[in-house]
Amino acid sequence: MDSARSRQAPGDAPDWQGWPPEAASRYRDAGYWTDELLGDIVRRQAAARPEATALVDGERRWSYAALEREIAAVTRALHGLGLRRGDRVIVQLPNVAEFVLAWFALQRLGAVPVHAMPAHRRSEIDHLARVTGAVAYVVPDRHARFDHRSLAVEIREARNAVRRVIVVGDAGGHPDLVPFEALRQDDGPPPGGEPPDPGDLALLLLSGGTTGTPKLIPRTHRDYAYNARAAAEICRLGPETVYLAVLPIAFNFTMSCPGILGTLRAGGTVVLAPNPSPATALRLIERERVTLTAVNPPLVPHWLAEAEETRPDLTSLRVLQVGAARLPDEWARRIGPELGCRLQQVFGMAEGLLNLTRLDDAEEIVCTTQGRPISPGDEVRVTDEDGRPVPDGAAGELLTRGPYTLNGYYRAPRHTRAHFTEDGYYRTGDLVRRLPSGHLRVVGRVKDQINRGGEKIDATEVEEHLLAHPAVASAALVAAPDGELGERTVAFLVCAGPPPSARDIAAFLRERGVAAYKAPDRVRSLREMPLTPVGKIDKRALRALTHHAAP
Ligand SMILES: O=C(O)c1cccc(O)c1O
Repeated sequence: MDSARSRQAPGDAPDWQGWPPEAASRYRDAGYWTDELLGDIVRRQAAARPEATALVDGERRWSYAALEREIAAVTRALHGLGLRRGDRVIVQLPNVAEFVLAWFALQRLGAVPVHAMPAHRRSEIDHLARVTGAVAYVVPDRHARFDHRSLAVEIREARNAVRRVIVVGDAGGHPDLVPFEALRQDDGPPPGGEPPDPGDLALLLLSGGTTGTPKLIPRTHRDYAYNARAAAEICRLGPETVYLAVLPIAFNFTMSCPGILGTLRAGGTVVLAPNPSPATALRLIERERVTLTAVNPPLVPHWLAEAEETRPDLTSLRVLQVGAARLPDEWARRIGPELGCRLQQVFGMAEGLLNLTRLDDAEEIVCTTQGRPISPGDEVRVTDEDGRPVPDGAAGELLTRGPYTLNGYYRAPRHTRAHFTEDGYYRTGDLVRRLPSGHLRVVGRVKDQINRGGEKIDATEVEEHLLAHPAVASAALVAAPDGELGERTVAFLVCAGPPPSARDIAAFLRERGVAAYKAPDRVRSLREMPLTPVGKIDKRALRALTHHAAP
């Protein structure tokens, strides 16, 4: 059954929409979909190459055999805590080995990790807990000067469904918190229970969002395994691959493009970078003989500067992937000569469609496009405002469907209707030009989203928080061009009394439990909002104002 799945009472809307049966059989026949389960990736490599290094986190190292043992232990322990097939579990961890252990253990149980980001706070996590009905929440003790244990206790008190909180690090002897370390020691018999089906929901990713609250993206075992496999083939991964995870581990880019899953599937080694600092990453490349890694555009000039200054040995590095936001062509051209590796541009989305430049693409293509779809099964349309296809070379909205692109958001039927065509294409909201070769150039977007150096910010979500401020009568968040991040955020406010400062607004949002990266970089007050002829806030006029002198 691939068309719709539900764990709700009959008659209710399904939680999410799968592929139409005709498409599903096409994807199986073409060999895109197999019966591979995500939970078997490490098991298979542990049988083939038990002694090879699978995972490195600081001074801690795991062979495939050791990783397999610990995943089995954590699987048993989580089963013992009552987790079962279909249960949702919010996982909010930085780049630590425990993410990998917990993630694969959840896959084996058929439980569904919900990929929260370390920067998320009460507002985002509470929303995820409410929508998913999560039964457990996995957190670090502290990270980036934030105590996740107190947030977890708050969430547990607010959301009765969240029965277990598991803490990586110091659980502080708190009776309600389960130390992750204890799960690793479990040596009971393997748990029973139904194994997952390859068509089951395997994970929930977060979308950048465009309408107020983060939307959840359902990914299945077979589509996500295909995503990782197809990307790994294009990147020519094998047992000799050493992948460095620099960007957040929960990000789809880091997980499976080809990232952690692609590398482990190929029997390679995953190295976790504890932070995105260029000095840390370049030292790890040298020490671990890293062959592949991935960054976002704002990191590129910092990597180039650090490499120039400290001259680390980067001879092992074959490919540097750059994605999450548009890479300026000038930086693209410097990567090969200055880092001595090949650039691969990456334009993807947690919703599915992934575009990569190929390792044998001409230099000009690699430096000026964001790649082409990874699968022959990806269908791409570029359309004008009326939904009519535009010719190659003309700008239009990118629409797509295919073997690893969602057919609808999780528990969001209205949002799904707004973002899919009748014939099942996902409207990405990205404006692209397609070359005759199929390569895409990203030229802008039609959705109300801001890309702050790779952090996707939903303007509507932030505006709703701004409107809750007692002094604010009207609010609009827009992007201003920025040399470093590509875009920064500017909040335009109409206020009844004295307008709050950017700092006041940041404190107000923090108080409301909103992730810090969503606080506006600048706040400007207006006497009144410019309006379009139909009476909506004229964001184009506001964007034009951001080009003029800063206040
Ligand atoms: O934003 C991207 O470009 C991106 C790339 C790879 C994977 C993703 O999920 C992405 O959002």
